[in-house]
Amino acid sequence: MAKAANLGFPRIGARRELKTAVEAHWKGNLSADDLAAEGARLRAAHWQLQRDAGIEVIPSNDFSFYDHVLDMTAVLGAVPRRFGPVGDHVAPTQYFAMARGTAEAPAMEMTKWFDTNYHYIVPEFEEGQSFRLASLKPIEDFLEAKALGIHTRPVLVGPVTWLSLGKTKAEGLDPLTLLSAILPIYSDVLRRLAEAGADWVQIDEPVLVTDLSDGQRRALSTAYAELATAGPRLMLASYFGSLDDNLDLALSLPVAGLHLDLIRAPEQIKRVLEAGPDKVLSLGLIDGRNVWRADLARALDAAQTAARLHGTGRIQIAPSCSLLHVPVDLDAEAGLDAELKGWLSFARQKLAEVATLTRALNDGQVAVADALAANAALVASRASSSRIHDPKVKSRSASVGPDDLRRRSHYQVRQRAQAAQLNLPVFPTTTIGSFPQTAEVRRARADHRKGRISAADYDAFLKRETESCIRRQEALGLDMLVHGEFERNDMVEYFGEQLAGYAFTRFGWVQSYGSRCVKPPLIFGDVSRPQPMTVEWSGYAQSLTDRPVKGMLTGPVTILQWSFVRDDQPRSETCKQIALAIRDEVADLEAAGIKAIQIDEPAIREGLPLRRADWDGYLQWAVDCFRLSASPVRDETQIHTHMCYSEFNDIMPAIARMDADVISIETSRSDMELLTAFGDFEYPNEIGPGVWDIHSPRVPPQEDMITLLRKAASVIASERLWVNPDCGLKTRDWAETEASLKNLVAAAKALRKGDLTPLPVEGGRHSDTACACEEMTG
Ligand SMILES: CN1c2c(nc(N)[nH]c2=O)NC[C@@H]1CNc1ccc(C(=O)N[C@@H](CCC(=O)N[C@@H](CCC(=O)N[C@@H](CCC(=O)O)C(=O)O)C(=O)O)C(=O)O)cc1
Ligand SMILES: N[C@@H](CCS)C(=O)O
Ligand SMILES: [Zn+2]
Repeated sequence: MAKAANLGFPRIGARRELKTAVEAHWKGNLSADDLAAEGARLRAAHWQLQRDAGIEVIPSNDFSFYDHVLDMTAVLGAVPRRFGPVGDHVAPTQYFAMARGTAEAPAMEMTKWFDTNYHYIVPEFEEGQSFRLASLKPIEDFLEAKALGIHTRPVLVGPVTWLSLGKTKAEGLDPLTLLSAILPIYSDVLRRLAEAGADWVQIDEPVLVTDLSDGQRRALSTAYAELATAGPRLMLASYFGSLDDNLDLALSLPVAGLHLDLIRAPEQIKRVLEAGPDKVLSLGLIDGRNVWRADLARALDAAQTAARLHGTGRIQIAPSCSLLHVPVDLDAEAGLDAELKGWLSFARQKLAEVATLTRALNDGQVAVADALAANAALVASRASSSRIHDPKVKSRSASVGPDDLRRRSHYQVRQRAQAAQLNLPVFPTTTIGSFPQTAEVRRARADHRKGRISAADYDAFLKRETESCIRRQEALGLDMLVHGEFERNDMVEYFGEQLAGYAFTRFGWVQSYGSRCVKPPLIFGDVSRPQPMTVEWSGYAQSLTDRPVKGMLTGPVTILQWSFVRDDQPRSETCKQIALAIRDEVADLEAAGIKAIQIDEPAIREGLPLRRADWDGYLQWAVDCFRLSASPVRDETQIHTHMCYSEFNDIMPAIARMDADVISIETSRSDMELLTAFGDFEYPNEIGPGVWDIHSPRVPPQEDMITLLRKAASVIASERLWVNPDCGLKTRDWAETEASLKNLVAAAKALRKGDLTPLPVEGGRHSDTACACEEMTG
């Protein structure tokens, strides 16, 4: 008989209970014991929910108080020295210190988990790195479930993925050379799990869907030759793409099971079945990365072929990857209309889909005839719905030509026109858009949503916040102002709420990092802009001041990347539709007298496909979409963009092709080292290298910023330099914001009349940390 399996369940809780508990603990309002109890309550509820849904292979150790990669780091005792010695086990204070930092020890880096919007804590390898078993969480969680009468399959991040995601702080240390040191600990954990009663363990090796080096291939062979003998049978999980050229390697590993992502790469099952491996195959047939109801007939077809060729008893049916990346329960969404709701499926519903498919395979379609018929009707209703298709949007998108992607004149011509219109000093100062989203701002929004304050009162509140923000910026002496983004819950959700073709949820939270969540809006149809989205706020802010106010938009690629997207047309087409909507907003902002418009694209690099061979195709349409959104304006109107993810070296030509008049980037942490990519490439337009690391509550002194700017001037001509923070200020408070901006303006003024001697950029810490808009300490 085939088995219904799951690879991981969202840990945050349907009402973000984990966030509430963890943040209360950080504030000192919940003891470590009470936090542990809340964790246990959530785990028990989630295991029970999965069992009730008909899942037979239920994961454990997928739960985490912060991040599962950090949990593996704790298991291996890889605690960087600055967090103190590793005792018998990594205690909660040490664990959270690693994630969030302390006054003495900066947090470990955080970056994106493959091509998702989930962030993991980057393992760090130091000089003389040693390891020891320092957390028994995988075993404890297994036993906890066992005590509840639930037999689980523990999940571990695999050794090659864990090492490959890590960063070495020791000159010349290749992380893969540490494999032999960590394998005994993995073996120990597996042995202990076997003793505790685990018969299977899921080992996640998503690196298997990336371009592997020879070293990684060797490491995989070495690792699994050793781990396969440790006790439990291993289900090696690949996901987020195709095994492709790594398929033979994966099949050669002596593991008992192999999980395949058949949503991202349905074609790979054919080659696997032809090879006839001596393994249990876990078929990832239900989309773990998106929220659409599965087409069960199609999935069943694939499952039946596999069962016929491989044997039903050696098949598991599963989501394509962990369900960490989708919201918990569609049933909570009372506000969604019935038709749309019928097209959707969140984590709980996806488990039901897995169970239905498995029963259909085992007992025949008649056993689940009603469920299959209902599914077929809903899938058909979505495919034929007139709500999805807007002929006007389609024909406008089809008529986009090369001229729509071009500004009217070359940058040098635009630059002169903009200088004449804006009349800014050298080293102009600005910020990236958002100002502190205080508890008061969030509360006012919640009050408005819950009907406790009227729309008029909410609007008046936001106008007061905006005016106060403008006055503060004037008093600080900033040259180009922003309205502050107080009206936004999130830089993507806010636009999703206003665009046609989009729906949004009330409780569709997905963990982004630690206790922080996002609520991605969902694109179900052709996207268009029924009315202006930001013009009122930018126009109001501009009416309050003589200084230029920068309009503030999120770019098409970032809106696409941070939404749940349609699966019935290419992402490039959806992105083009969003770009046209943003283009209209850009044109309206200009018509309303806005002289500079920033189109944020922090996710453009994150959207890069996992395989390098696919990069050029993606960058072509992604950059085209940015250009489409940015190009309706006159030469005088200055287009800014902002990116707070680093590592520009390998995509410099694409960044240059975006042709933004000004780009602001995150650089302060790397001591301007990241700027060298722009210097080496001879990037021609203006640049604002961030001089204030807004990750940190530290107020940077004026001298530090001057030093950074002098370093920047050694790479980029000073007349093309802007002075700004690394990213938006929404996670900071007003006191540190005003103190830091005071120093930033003073630094720019000092440079205007003072020492411009360039300072060389040295090999600063190279950073590709996550977006600076994340509060590392949050
Ligand atoms: C830049 N980043 C972003 C990413 N993706 C996005 N979609 N958006 C991003 O900005 N990916 C990469 C990074 C990830 N970084 C972050 C940074 C910060 C957060 C964060 O703070 N998340 C908040 C939720 C933000 C939000 O949506 N707020 C809403 C709702 C607030 C709320 O919970 N209200 C309560 C009541 C509150 C009260 O009464 O006081 C309620 O509704 O019940 C809003 O402001 O209206 C978080 O809390 O986790 C995320 C990613
Ligand atoms: N304008 C946005 C960009 C964040 S990446 C902000 O300032 O928050
Ligand atoms: Zn940013």
